[in-house]
Amino acid sequence: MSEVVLSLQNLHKRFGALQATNDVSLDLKQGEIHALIGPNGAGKSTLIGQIAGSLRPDEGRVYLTDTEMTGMSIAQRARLGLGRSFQVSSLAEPLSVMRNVMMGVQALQSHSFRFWKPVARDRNLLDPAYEALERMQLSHRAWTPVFELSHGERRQVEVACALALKPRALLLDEPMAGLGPEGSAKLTELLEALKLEVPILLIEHDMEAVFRLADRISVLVSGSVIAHGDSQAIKQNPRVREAYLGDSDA
Ligand SMILES: Nc1ncnc2c1ncn2[C@@H]1O[C@H](COP(=O)(O)OP(=O)(O)OP(=O)(O)O)[C@@H](O)[C@H]1O
Repeated sequence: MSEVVLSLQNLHKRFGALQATNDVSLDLKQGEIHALIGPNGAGKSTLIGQIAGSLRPDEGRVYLTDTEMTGMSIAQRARLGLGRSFQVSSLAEPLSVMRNVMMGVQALQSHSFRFWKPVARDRNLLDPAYEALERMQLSHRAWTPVFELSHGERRQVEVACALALKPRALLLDEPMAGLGPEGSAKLTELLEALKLEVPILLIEHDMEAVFRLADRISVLVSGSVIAHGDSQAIKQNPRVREAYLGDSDA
C-alpha cells in the first residue's frame, strides 16, 4: 500500500441552508494524481478552501502525512509542505520568471507574505527557484519578464512557484484552463513526471486531461462524493455519466 500524504476526513461545510460539502473523505497517496471532478457548484472550491486553509470546516479534519492541519493558517500549511496553484494567475507580470518564483520562497523563509519586498540575489532563494524551473523545463526563461510568456509557460511557472517551496503534496486548481492542445499536452507530460516525486490533487474541468493523467478520480456532486475509482471505472459508471459527464457533454 502506498503511503497516504494528504487525507481529508469527513469534511462538512455549510453556507446558511446550503450544504456545500457533505461528509467528504478522500486521500492522496505518494506517487499518484488524484483528480477531483464535478459540475459547477458541486463544492470543489469549497473543498479546496478547507484543504488550503482559507475556509474552516464545520466538521472534519485535514492531515498532511501525520500532522493535523485543520486549524492551521494558509502560511502554516505552506510551511508544513502543502503546495498549491491558483485558478486565477498570481504572477507579477512585469517581473522576471525567476523573481516570481523566488518571492514565494522568500515569503516562506522569512515567515512573511509581503510579496513586494525586494528579493536579494541570495543562493537560498535562487537555488530552489532554479531547481523548480528546471523541473518545469523553464530554466531557459528564468530572466524573461512574465508578460512575454505564452499562456502555457505561465501555467508552468505557477506550478514552479509551488514546487520551489518543496511541497509534500500539490493542490492544482484547473491548471489546464485556457490552454490550447499544445500547452495542455506539455503540461500533461510535465505533471506525469512530477507526480512520481510529489503527489497531486488535481481539480480540473478538462476531462481529456483528467482521464489521461489521473490514477484515481473522485466525483463530487452537490457537496458529496458520489463515486470514486480509477479512470476506467469512473468513465463507465452510469451514475457519473448521468450526473456529470452528460451534464458537461463530455
Ligand atoms: N461564501 C459563500 N457563501 C455562500 N454560498 C457559497 C459560498 N461559496 C460557495 N457557495 C455556494 O456553495 C456551492 C458550492 O460552490 P463551489 O464554488 O465550491 O463549487 P465549485 O464546484 O467549485 O464550482 P465551479 O466549478 O463553478 O467553480 C455553490 O452553490 C455556491 O454558490
